Amino acid sequence: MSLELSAAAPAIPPEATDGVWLADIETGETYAPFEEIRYTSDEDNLLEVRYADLPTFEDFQGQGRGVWRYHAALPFENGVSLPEGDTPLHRAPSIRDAAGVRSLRIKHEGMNPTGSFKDRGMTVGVRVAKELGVGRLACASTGNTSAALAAYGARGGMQTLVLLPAGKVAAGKIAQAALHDARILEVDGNFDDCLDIVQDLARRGEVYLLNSLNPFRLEGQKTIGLEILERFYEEYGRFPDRIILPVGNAGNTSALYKAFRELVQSGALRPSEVPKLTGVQAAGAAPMVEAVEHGWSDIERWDDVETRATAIRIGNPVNAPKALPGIRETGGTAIAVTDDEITVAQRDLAREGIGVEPASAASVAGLKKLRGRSRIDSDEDVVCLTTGHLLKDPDEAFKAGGNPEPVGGDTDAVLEHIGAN
Ligand SMILES: Cc1ncc(COP(=O)(O)O)c(C=O)c1O
Ligand SMILES: N[C@@H](CCOP(=O)(O)O)C(=O)O
Repeated sequence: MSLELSAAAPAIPPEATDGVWLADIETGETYAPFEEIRYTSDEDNLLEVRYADLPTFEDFQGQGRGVWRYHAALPFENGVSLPEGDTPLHRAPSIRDAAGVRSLRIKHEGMNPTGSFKDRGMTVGVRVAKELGVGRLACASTGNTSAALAAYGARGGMQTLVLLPAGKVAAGKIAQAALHDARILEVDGNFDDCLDIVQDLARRGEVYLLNSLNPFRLEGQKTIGLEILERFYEEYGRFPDRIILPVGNAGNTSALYKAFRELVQSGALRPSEVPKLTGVQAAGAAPMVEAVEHGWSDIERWDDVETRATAIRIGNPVNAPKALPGIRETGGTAIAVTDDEITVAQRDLAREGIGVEPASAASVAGLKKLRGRSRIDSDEDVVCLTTGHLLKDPDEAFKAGGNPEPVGGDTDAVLEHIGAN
């Protein structure tokens, strides 16, 4: 397997354009990046973007904030931007104390322009789509990818088509896709079925696919990891021991691991400084956890998946062959949490003022569970990723929170209701 943490610099193949090329992650076969549209290799393996020049932290200095600060780690200097990235790294003292870890930060990706981390991938992905001169952008989605695709497609002046599992996408996300003028197809099937269809449409040349199977999407998402390392180091003078993240299609796990591997290859980071990537899935959709527990190099697809955290209701994480080495090589792990544990964590975050959608809270639920089982040490510095904003899923927020109380329309009625004298 070629996805190891090593300091070996890649040799530049003849297919490279401006020092950028695509490589099959299994065989190393190389391809030109922008001459033809391809998402996988001839052997149908995953592709990743490779670079002749790998970044160091010095390359990021003085480059502004947000995703494009990290252009030294990306295929272009700028993209179709709203802008994105530069999200907060909140303290959460009550959760830190309850979990009993040395430090805890919450990287709140819900603060991106469309309310999720997908924007980081889309700013790069839509830029590449323009480079390739494609007409129609498309994705399968549990909601957030469709919201981001619709917004970035609109910004780039391109048509967008989104395939959603009927009845399984949170209201806020559909509203976003609708208002940004995506053509929305509600498919009689789950997310994995939608992705099968959209891959088929892409193979037939009908659409340009912008799910995380597209290796350029993951380049933008690498910047989550770069931002965490830079900010954490600025404050603590060290890197975090562990990053805990919700896992669906396993794009972020793959992207963060790639960001860290590239820093190791450039000599900017020692292998021992790479945070342990720790994935959390909902118990009703946990093929990655199953694969980690069994030491498999790929997942077995789950055909029946169910969870309140609809964003991670995914049974066939397409990036598993990239993400599993990331968890293994960094010394991380994976765990499944119940929907009730997710809701408790969502409330815990809300009490710290951090409003997230259910899937996001899985990271904090995972932290609590792993600490409870002593699989995370008390002296660890931990960052939990929260991936989407509370307003994405208002129905679940209502269910997790308190109920509005009807009251008469005058001050006396209000005073009486709240029990004031
Ligand atoms: C809010 C939210 N959290 C987590 C995930 C999972 O991320 P990934 O697919 O990168 O594992 C998704 C989508 O997949 C999401 O929309
Ligand atoms: N949660 C995702 C599922 C698709 O993930 P992607 O990263 O492969 O686009 C969504 O929001 O649709």
